Amino acid sequence: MERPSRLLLLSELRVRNAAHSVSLSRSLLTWKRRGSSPLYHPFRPRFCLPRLRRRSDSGSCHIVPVSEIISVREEDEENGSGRRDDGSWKKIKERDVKDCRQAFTVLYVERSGQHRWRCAEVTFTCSDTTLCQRWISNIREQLAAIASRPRRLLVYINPFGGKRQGKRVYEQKVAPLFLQAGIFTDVIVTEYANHARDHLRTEAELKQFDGVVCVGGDGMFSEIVHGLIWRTQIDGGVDVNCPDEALLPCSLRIGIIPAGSTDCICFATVGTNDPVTSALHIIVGDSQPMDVCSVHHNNTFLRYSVSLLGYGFYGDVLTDSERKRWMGPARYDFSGVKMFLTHHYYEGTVSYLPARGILGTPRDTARCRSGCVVCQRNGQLLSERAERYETDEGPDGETEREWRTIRGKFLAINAASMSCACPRSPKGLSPAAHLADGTTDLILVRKCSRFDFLRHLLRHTSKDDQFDMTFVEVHRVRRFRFAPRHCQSDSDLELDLQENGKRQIFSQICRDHPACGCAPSYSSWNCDGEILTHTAIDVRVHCQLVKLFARGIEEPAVFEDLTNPCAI
Ligand SMILES: CCCCCCCCCCCCC/C=C/[C@@H](O)[C@H](CO)NC(=O)CCCCCCCCCCCCCCC
Ligand SMILES: Nc1ncnc2c1ncn2[C@@H]1O[C@H](COP(=O)(O)OP(=O)(O)OP(=O)(O)O)[C@@H](O)[C@H]1O
Ligand SMILES: [Ca+2]
Repeated sequence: MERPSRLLLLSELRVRNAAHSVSLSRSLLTWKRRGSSPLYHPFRPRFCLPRLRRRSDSGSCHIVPVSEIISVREEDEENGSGRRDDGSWKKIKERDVKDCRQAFTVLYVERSGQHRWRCAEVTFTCSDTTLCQRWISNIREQLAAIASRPRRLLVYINPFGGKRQGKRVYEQKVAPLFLQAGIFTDVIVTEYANHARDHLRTEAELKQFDGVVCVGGDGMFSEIVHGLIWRTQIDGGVDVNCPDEALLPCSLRIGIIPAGSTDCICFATVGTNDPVTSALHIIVGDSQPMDVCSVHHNNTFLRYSVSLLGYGFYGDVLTDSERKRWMGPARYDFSGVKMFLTHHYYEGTVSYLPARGILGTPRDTARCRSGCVVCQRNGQLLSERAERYETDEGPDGETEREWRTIRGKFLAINAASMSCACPRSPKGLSPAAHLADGTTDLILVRKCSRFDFLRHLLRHTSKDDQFDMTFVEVHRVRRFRFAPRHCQSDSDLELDLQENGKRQIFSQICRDHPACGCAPSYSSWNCDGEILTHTAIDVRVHCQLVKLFARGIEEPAVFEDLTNPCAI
């Protein structure tokens, strides 16, 4: 429960020529039309503001948390003639012009449904210039005191992501907002793949920035994650090739302005893939920690993953779709249908270390939302465990006997470190997965009929449980390994030969003679939209390794008269 803090200012100001009682405390800006019920007294008992309830309209009463004010603009003489601080022009009513010498405009976040945020503004007209200046400087002081807000950002734009709109989106929708909020930016338009990653790793002078922003899709975000993690480990002397090494968390936050084909990271951390919403989350200085999986092959680092590691169906969809980049985002649907019809399955061994002693399971009905308790609690538990490891236990408190092994034929092996919600599947691959709980959900879809696989896929788009099927299993894990059948150890192969001597020999022959039309033995790993070079991998989740300018998906606000300060 939040108690109202002491009022800094309380004045009668005019909004659209109507008298309003306007107050500013350390946490809230409120304005209420005079003549309706009186302005609430801040020390009156029973006032509380639920964490997710940010703004309330009751008649003409408005409440804006100071943390969601973007900026305050003085409407001086020049502005009175219709000119904004950023040089652009705005329509201004004649009535307002005569008052503009003593007016100021507050820009703030307004929610507009489906997790979208908009920049709204309100102009207050004061009776005298001194009062106007007091209001402006008080609000500016409050904003300057918010340490979590970024002042300087390094921005990378991929001009070729998604529908190739990245540059236009940034220039038209995002840059004007950053300017209003007084954020300085260094902008780099990338010239080739991995430009941003390599610039971050070796050249960028990161000390002067409060965050890094990428304009593009999940692939672009992945570049930033790789650049920042590498840089942090190099600076901290961590050997990234060793899968058992604990990685150092990155201090700079990352912002995503969505302009890609899937935008699943943005969707899962903000709730929508809208560039203005993301820009506003960056401006208000939100922070959302996120798990990162490291992927190794034979003690060699391959890649990091934050969303999906998928072998079989999603690996094949990606491989096929890469040849059709010219189709834009539709390439995934085309390749999806093609790979569905192809219906390949793959044999291999999956071993995993179940996540024990933490909150949450993959079949929970609760979802990871803003301020998620599961993520907070598990983050604490895992860091306490890591501290203990410094003295006695094994990494992640693991022991060899806790590992489980499953052999089989799989249509898909997916590890979802977050829900992977996206416009194609608003609940995602693993709806109950958490952004920052230190685990990934390992989903095994065994060989089944096309019809059953279609039923499973369709459930990603409806309320039905995609895991409630006999050929699907899901495990929440801290680590896992995969070895395709023909890549198994010598002893495993020997066992296979004894068990299935003939079949093994025929499958070998068929691999060498593709003309016989039998299924391929190997798929590829789709690692956040990039194809991995190896099929045998060792994956480990690193809890809360990076932070985003986001706050997780907000629950819809509940408005109650009792909790509405304007109604008291
Ligand atoms: C019948 C409709 C079923 C719809 C089922 C939709 C499930 C979609 C689940 C999407 C999960 C996305 C996970 C995110 C992964 C990202 O890190 C990565 C990088 O951006 N994106 C992809 O790899 C891009 C992966 C894109 C995968 C698209 C798969 C489309 C499947 C369509 C199957 C159609 C079968 C129709 C048969 C008549
Ligand atoms: N200037 C560039 N030229 C060519 N490729 C680039 C350039 N800049 C970045 N890339 C690469 O383009 C790839 C795709 O970019 P991005 O993720 O922005 O879009 P997308 O693939 O359409 O979206 P999504 O990843 O959401 O499916 C990334 O892997 C990135 O490395
Ligand atoms: Ca997770």
